[in-house]
Amino acid sequence: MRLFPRSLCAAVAAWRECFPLHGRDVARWFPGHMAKVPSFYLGSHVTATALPDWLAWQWQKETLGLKPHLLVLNKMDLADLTEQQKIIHHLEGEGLKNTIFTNCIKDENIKQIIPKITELVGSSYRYHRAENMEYCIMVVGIPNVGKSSLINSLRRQHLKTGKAARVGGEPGITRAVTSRIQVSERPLMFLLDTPGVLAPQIGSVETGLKLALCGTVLDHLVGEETMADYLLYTLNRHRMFKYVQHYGLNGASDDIECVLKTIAVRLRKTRKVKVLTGTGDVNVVQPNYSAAARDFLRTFRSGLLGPMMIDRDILQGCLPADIDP
Ligand SMILES: Nc1nc2c(ncn2[C@@H]2O[C@H](COP(=O)(O)OP(=O)(O)OP(=O)(O)O)[C@@H](O)[C@H]2O)c(=O)[nH]1
Repeated sequence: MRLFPRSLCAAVAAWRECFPLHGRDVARWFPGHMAKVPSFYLGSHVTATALPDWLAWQWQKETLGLKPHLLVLNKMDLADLTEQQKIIHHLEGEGLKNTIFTNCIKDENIKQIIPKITELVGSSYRYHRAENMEYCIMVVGIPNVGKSSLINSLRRQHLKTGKAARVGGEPGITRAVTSRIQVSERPLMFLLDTPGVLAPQIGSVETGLKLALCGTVLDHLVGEETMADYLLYTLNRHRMFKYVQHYGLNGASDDIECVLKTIAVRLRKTRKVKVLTGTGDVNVVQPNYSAAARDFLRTFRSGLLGPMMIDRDILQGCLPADIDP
């Protein structure tokens, strides 16, 4: 069990046990192009911060079953990997036997990818064509997980050359399947970058909120303040209280209005609002809640509030094979 300083949570009577989900229309958060299904795969790719269960993994599994595939869990620097063995065990239970954790910013574990792909293709009778020594790999995954970064990172490692795929901090940067991009000379390997895809239907509103927290959807479509509230709820549930110190709050809180107000004041994010009074208009300075929410989300996504495993609940009761209960 993780311990946390008593003083941090003394001010809070009780954490919220659940997040209010009613009245939210998850279908409107995700643009149509993300539901399109490509016709073939080889590489697959999701963020390490959350497990692929909530991506309606079944949908991908059906197609993946036809081709050799490798699951790349990127952004490992942002994920809490203290239960890495449980994660691997859980994924193996889902039929995902080949998994690599990566960090494309620091090129961590990137060198393992090409040998693994070569081994997988070599051991697959259907795709092992002795007369054709070229490999063509498709990178598939949810938006904004670092598919383009992975291609650039592979090129840095194997070709010592610069970037070929456009990278950006928002989802939807890659809009169409690119032409083949070379990532290795020996073996000769090409990758196809693809726009982010999601299951045609998002399982639940909470699933949508988790995806949104990982930056899979443009924040304003869900609402920055709603997302900031879900982030606060999640941080408190995971007993991650770095936000208190980071923003100089008096203590941990489950009240998003109070937290955003303090952030706005500390960061001097205020705005002038016209208020109609009996004697005319008066300009009033108010905390800018949206700007504070944006800063809160950005800080979390840059890892400053600590590494997180959003789907920790899924791992409960999932023990690696070599650990006795
Ligand atoms: N912390 C961290 N950030 C990363 C990592 N890999 C990529 N990023 C960042 O994640 C953001 C999205 O990266 P992209 O490579 O554009 O992601 P994508 O999956 O191609 O995005 P779409 O084309 O929108 O689907 C960028 O700001 C990257 O710098 C990583 O391993 N760790």
